[in-house]
Amino acid sequence: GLAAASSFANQIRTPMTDQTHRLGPAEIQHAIDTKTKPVGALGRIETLAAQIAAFRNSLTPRVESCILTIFAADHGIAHEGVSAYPQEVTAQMVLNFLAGGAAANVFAATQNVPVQVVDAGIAGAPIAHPDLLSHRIAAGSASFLNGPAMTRDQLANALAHGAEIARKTTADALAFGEMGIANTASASMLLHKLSGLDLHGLVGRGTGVDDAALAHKRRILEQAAARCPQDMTPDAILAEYGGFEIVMMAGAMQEAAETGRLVLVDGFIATAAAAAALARAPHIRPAMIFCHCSQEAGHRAALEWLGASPLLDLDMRLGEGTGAVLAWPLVRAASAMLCDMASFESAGVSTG
Ligand SMILES: Cc1cc2ncn([C@H]3O[C@H](COP(=O)(O)O)[C@@H](O)[C@H]3O)c2cc1C
Ligand SMILES: O=C(O)c1cccnc1
Repeated sequence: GLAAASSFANQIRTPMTDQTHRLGPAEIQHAIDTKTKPVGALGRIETLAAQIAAFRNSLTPRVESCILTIFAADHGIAHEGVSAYPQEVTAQMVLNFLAGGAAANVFAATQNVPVQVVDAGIAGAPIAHPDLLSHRIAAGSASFLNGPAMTRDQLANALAHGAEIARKTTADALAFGEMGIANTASASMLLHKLSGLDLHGLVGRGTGVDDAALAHKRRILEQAAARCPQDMTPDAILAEYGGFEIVMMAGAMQEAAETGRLVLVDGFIATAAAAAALARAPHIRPAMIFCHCSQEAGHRAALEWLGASPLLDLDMRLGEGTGAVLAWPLVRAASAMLCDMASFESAGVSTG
């Protein structure tokens, strides 16, 4: 299928190296240090290049194509007054994505990054549009205030749909974005239960709630957190507090990583999905590139807990995959540095 085609494409683009040999950090660093530049002069691009080389087990890891997938779903918790916008904005923004008018579309267009949009569980009647990928688990998740957001069957279903989407997305890097009114509430709960970090610091203004609404959001989420013990399995946490777009992203991230593709993690909500995916499958960490630090309160703490250094810090707080798309040229540059830059030896430049 398409996954096989993608790995074949990688093989014909990348000079075959001895597949039984695992490149070590020293070997990778040597390749970087012998490029025609002072040692360390490309800073974080070098760190990124080393990560990509290790993940792809290649000193010439071609990374040329990227596709942004925006996962959209609605949340029962939206009816508790935790967002500054009404639930119908989710479906309205999905139509905007399909028409090419959202921030994620216009940023992606500047990089020639195709955008695909997934209905993971938008409220109301299904949206009929030829370009919308329908993976609806339900017409929105249940409110997690007094009970679980979804059943275990719905969880398994959403994870499997995510994996299927990733398998069918043929690109060297998969960028992950989301849309779902009230999903910062879900992301805060997931990160709190996964990390044990203090809930208060993980709850932020999302779309921009005022001080009174932020205090209300914190009370609602404290009540929801008290319903369940702190030590739950990742799947129990996802079923209790997840949203369908976040769970589907987690499933897609794992599959993308396991099929050799880089995972470009966007903001606060995508980071919650990444944290869940890592809790379920810690071995996928080398695939993950944390693209930016959102202004959403709690993102910095969550990234620190994950040991991640985000590439960009632009005071953005939007989601949709906007931060992931902005970081994509840096990922391409890191790959190009390894693949195309001359060495001191090949260019006849004197070493220091
Ligand atoms: C017009 C509009 C476009 C958006 N694009 C992303 N989000 C972002 O805001 C939502 C999360 O914030 P909260 O938890 O406060 O609802 C998500 O849908 C997220 O992607 C948007 C929000 C709005 C209003
Ligand atoms: O960082 C994000 O993903 C984010 C922050 C605020 C609102 N929506 C998304």
